[in-house]
Amino acid sequence: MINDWEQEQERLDQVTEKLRKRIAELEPEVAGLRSQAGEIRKRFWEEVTVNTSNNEDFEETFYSIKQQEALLSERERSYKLRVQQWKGMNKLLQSPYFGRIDFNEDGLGFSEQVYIGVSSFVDSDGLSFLVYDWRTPIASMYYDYSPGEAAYDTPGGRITGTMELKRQYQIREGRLQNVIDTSLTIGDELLQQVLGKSADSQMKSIVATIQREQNAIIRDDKSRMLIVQGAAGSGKTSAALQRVAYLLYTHREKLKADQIVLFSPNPIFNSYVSTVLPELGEENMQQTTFQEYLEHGLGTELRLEGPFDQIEYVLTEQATREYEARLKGIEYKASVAFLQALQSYAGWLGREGMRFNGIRFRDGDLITIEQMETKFYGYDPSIRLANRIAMLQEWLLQELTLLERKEREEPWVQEEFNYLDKEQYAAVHSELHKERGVFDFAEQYEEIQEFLQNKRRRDEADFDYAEREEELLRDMIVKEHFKPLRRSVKRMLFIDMVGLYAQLFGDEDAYKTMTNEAEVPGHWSEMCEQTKEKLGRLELFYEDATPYLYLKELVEGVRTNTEVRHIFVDEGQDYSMFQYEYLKKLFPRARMTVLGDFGQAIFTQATELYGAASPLIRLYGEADTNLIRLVRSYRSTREIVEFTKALLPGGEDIVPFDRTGNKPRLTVAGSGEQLAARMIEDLAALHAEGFDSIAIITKTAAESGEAYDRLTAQGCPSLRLVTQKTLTFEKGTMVIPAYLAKGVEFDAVLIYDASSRAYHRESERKLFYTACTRAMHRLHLYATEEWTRFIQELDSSLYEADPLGIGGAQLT
Ligand SMILES: Nc1ncnc2c1ncn2[C@@H]1O[C@H](COP(=O)(O)OP(=O)(O)OP(=O)(O)O)[C@@H](O)[C@H]1O
Repeated sequence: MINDWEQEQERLDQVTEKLRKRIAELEPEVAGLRSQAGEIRKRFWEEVTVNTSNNEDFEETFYSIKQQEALLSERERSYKLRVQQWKGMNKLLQSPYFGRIDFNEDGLGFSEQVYIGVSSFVDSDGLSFLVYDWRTPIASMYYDYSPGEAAYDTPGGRITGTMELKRQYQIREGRLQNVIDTSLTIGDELLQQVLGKSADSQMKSIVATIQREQNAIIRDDKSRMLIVQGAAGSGKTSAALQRVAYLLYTHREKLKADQIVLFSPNPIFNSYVSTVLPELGEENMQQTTFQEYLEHGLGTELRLEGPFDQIEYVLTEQATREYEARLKGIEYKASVAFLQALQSYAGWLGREGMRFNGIRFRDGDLITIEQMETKFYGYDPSIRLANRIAMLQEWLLQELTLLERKEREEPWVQEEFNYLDKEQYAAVHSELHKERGVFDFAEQYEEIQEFLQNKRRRDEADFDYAEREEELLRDMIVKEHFKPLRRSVKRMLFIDMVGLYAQLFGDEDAYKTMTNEAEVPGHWSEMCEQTKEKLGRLELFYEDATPYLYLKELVEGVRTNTEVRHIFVDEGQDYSMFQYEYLKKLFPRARMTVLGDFGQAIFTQATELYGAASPLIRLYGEADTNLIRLVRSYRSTREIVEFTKALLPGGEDIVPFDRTGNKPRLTVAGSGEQLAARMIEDLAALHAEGFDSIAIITKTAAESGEAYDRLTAQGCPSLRLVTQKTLTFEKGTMVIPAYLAKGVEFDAVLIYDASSRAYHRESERKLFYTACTRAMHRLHLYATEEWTRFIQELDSSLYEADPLGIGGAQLT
């Protein structure tokens, strides 16, 4: 090994030297291209000859712009490519590789040393790979096999052979820190080290220690739908992000980062994962939350309740009268049954019941609802609803043109013209000239044409134009007034969408008629009342948002996005089937990767991901769906996983990674003040141990506020309160509601109130589990009264009762 070590250091020195050399070569090239592109951009308009005085010149201008554009984009492209190479090399310089396999391909009779790093590096001969990118086909063996027989797939077929050596390296600033020969798939020693580290404010890339089952997720290139059910901390999010990097690399010719969309559970999570791809030398995919997407679709017509307000309601309002009906509503409106009811409703609207908004102008009806209805139901009923709406829209725009022309003769126009004050007149006048002189290219073109054909003389035309000024100003006055009408027709505001949605929530018989006899759910009339009352205030419950948009698209036509090729849904258990159907429709050309954990389903509309019961499999059909299950949990110590897995029915399957630490600790105190004092002491002790990412997790936002106030009042230093408005994830000590801590992790977690008062209902079990599974190294739980039954049910060997328990630590 000593000998090997020297050889390895020698090779490392050689590779580092070559990298330095290559970077030095690339640098002037990168700088040169950058300044060239900048220069072209700056002088873009100097280089093109804008001349439109006659036909030929006009054409020449057009081509000259095109040419300049092509030149610029070509330079920008090669600049980007070079910069990417340059960045890759710089990254390699710190640590050129993390692994090596020696592979003896069948039939070749010699063994190749394959060094693996975050990007490829080819020697100056252009042939020998000094480093292979971890995403190359050959590198997959590093993750999939132990020494012995091994194979990998290439576009040309499967290559088999023998892996003779598998080695891991830790390299820092060009020096070897550690060399490990491994027989396991990926040596536990390195993983131990990685997992033992402190939490970070940003997620880390895991390329050096990807596990075999995670590799299958990362490299799945075939399925239309990939569903991953993985226990808390099993690396779902990590695998998803490395998968994005893999896809971008493998399909770099045709797939761009902005053709991939990741739906994340909340904005904090967005900030948490945003550095992984850049760290891997790739551009970030588009990141959004479903809420953001809904708001984008709804525009400003309606105010939308957020998903977290809905959770707060579900968690805190159980004592209210309308609670049960609202919960039933949340469930029903997320169901496929409701989706089908809406489809039937759209069919019914094709025959009757459409609701329009009339177009009014200056206190009068310009186009009435009745006119629209007659026109609409006069179209051939076999034409699709949305197409008939498009026809109606077209008709309305034509009507507006006719009406606009008529309107010019109305006395108010003359009046407005007379009252144009000097400034207004001057402004309109110059606007008119500018518009005609510079922007109205088409008109100039016409003029040139006519001029060339000797139809009229230019000076004559100019003279005409001056004469027509008043007329034009009057046209313009009317046009200005009609602009908002046109805009609203273009935005489909002539459809009374709110009315259409509200119309559904009438009496049971009407509902059945409109939806082709859909089954009416329980609590129907209360549900209707609640929905309509909210709509009356131009607000939407969160559970109504997706159905509302879905209906809108059934009526107005789908605004599909055909650019996007991959959709990633993280925390996929929290989406309803309705939402999945909607995503499928919106992104017809995208493949979908759904990652989630049914054990962490905190929304009422949760969807089971795995197993025969999963409705998600039906979305694209079994043949196009690949299901992967992850059961090894990497985040937390063995003790924490043993504790948390016992909280879940079916949790027996979860396998902890073998990293040990303290057992979760339970502390009871006589009063809230005593407890807070104890927490402050515990925080200080945890800090002293070197843990600097600590969360005090509460059940609700209200409880977070209370905890924050109490702890701060009792002198707790530098505490941060996280709310749904918090956009970035930072290190430190924070108070955070469980549902916002989804997907992120902390060195230590303190469960602020684990009493039966806080967590009791079965529906709260998963929220409690989610909160506890955020802890990497330490988990402390507190209560001032009886423990939640989820803890009482546990075997007492799974935790430690606080030896210094204040106020008698009774457990039952
Ligand atoms: N192969 C691996 N190598 C190193 N670390 C890993 C690996 N897999 C997972 N981890 C670590 O385990 C932790 C949990 O990973 P991640 O957040 O991806 O899990 P998750 O399944 O999305 O969790 P949850 O559902 O609980 O939010 C992270 O710190 C991650 O870096």
